[in-house]
Amino acid sequence: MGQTLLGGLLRAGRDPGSVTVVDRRSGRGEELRRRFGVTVVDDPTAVHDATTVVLAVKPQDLAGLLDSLAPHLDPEALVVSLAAGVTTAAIESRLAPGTAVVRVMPNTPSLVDEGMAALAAGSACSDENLALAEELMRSCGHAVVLAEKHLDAVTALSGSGPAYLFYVVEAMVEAGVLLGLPRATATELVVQTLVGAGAMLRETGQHPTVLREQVTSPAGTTAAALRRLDDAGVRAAFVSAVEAAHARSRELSGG
Ligand SMILES: NC(=O)C1=CN([C@@H]2O[C@H](COP(=O)(O)OP(=O)(O)OC[C@H]3O[C@@H](n4cnc5c(N)ncnc54)[C@H](O)[C@@H]3O)[C@@H](O)[C@H]2O)C=CC1
Ligand SMILES: O=C(O)[C@@H]1CCC=N1
Repeated sequence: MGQTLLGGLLRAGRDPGSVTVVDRRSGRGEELRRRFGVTVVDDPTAVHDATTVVLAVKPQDLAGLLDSLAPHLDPEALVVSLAAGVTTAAIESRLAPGTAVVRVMPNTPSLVDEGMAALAAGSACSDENLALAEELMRSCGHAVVLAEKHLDAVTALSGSGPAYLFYVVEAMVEAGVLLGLPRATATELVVQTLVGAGAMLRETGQHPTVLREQVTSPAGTTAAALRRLDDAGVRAAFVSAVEAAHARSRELSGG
């Protein structure tokens, strides 16, 4: 996720010379340096002259990382965390009092500048801090600011959401193969259908029910298929799946 955001920032015109990446994985530094032209170090004390610090480690690694950064962090620096389920209060508790923290839930389509990120401000975050974090996230897609209590729902919907849609694509491609289509053809048909349907939702602004009704001819193929989906409880399964992701996100954040 950190690399995805880095790519977006540079595509949006940020100077690679203004970015320092801290990564401890051996061999990784050379790859990032070659690919992005940024400075890569493995020493967290490098944050001492940073004005904005983005944290992109796994949630379970965040506390250790914050403890190693805290003594070196400029008290005026903005800290942006991408870690799922870690609250701004938990982050603030490991940093100097008054440190500006923004918690973000991004998603993987940021890789192609079609990301959807939700941001929540910590207790010491100014409007300028929040605007800066929003600008960072807009470099690879859309961004909304929400109250932090909504971030578990965001995680369940747009954070994990790409995986639900890839899962549907996998199932539809398998169905095409079952019906005798070559796998590559089935994949092209399904992927373009997903992209086209997404573009229709965005560009027409129509409700999905209206768009679905337009596809559904009386006594036709779509009605026959949708009836099977309803019989199998697919709509209810999606609701339960998102609820399960929400519950897991709350569990991870200790809520
Ligand atoms: N994958 C996804 O779709 C999403 C992930 N996130 C969040 O983004 C964060 C990163 O997730 P991924 O990119 O999937 O994980 P990842 O495991 O691919 O990347 C984490 C990176 O952090 C590095 N790292 C670990 N400890 C470090 C330390 N002390 N100092 C420097 N580098 C360190 C690792 O070497 C690795 O390169 C997580 O907190 C996750 O909750 C948020 C939204 C969506
Ligand atoms: O599966 C996860 O826990 C992370 C958070 C949202 C997407 N991936």
